[in-house]
Amino acid sequence: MTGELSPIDKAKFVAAKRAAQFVEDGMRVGLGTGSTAAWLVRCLGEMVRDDGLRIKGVPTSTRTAQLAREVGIEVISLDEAKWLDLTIDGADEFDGELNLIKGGGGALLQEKIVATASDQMVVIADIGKEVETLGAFPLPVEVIPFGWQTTQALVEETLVSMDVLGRNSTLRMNGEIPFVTDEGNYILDLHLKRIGNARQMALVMNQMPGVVENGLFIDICDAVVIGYGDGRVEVRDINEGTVDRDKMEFVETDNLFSDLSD
Ligand SMILES: O=C[C@H](O)[C@H](O)[C@H](O)COP(=O)(O)O
Repeated sequence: MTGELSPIDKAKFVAAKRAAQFVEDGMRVGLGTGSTAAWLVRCLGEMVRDDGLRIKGVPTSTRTAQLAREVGIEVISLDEAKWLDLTIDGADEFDGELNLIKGGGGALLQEKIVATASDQMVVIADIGKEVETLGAFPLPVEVIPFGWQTTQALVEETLVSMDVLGRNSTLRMNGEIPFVTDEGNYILDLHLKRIGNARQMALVMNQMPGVVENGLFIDICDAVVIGYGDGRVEVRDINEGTVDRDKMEFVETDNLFSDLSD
């Protein structure tokens, strides 16, 4: 079961393993999407199997639902859960106020609905995801397929008046055809480079007809568990008033899953 991980995968793994400690018996837990969240699902599956942890998981994508079932986590829908104690998810970028860009894997819509329905959202990320200002990672915007080019033109026109460095956008592709989300929508990736006012950007994007949701998560995340390539983790909790940058811990990586498939 012991596998040699690259530093980046080790960072993701230790963040996920540390964040799994937030999960308590009986909780309803939102399960994020992506390579980091997949580690978390594996960790929780191990806790269910070996420690008798009883949780109900609400996945944020079909691929997370499949993985959760594979590792033995009871899966329920958000409407069955109604509310969640905790959501743990990855991110593409996080800043000093724990605002996020998400949706690199195309799951931002379900992720935002699930995170917003949770008492607490914890993000797991390797240190490479930390930025001073959001926007180097292209901002995913989910749009309905009907008239998507018109929506794209409107989005780009709107960007002209906003505090961003880049204004072009691209339709996310899956080979030769558009990438389609779990909800049957398309994704526009906005190459903004730097988002001066992320709060305003999130509001403006969602006002446009044709836009379903955007990947900016503002004031949703409560804590970030940051993994480092050498096995250290750091927990930054926004609810403690100041974000504590000095809480370094070390997570054992002796027993690693060798068959992560995300
Ligand atoms: O749509 C995907 C999600 O927002 C992911 O949580 C995000 O893209 C981070 O993914 P990863 O952990 O693979 O970097």
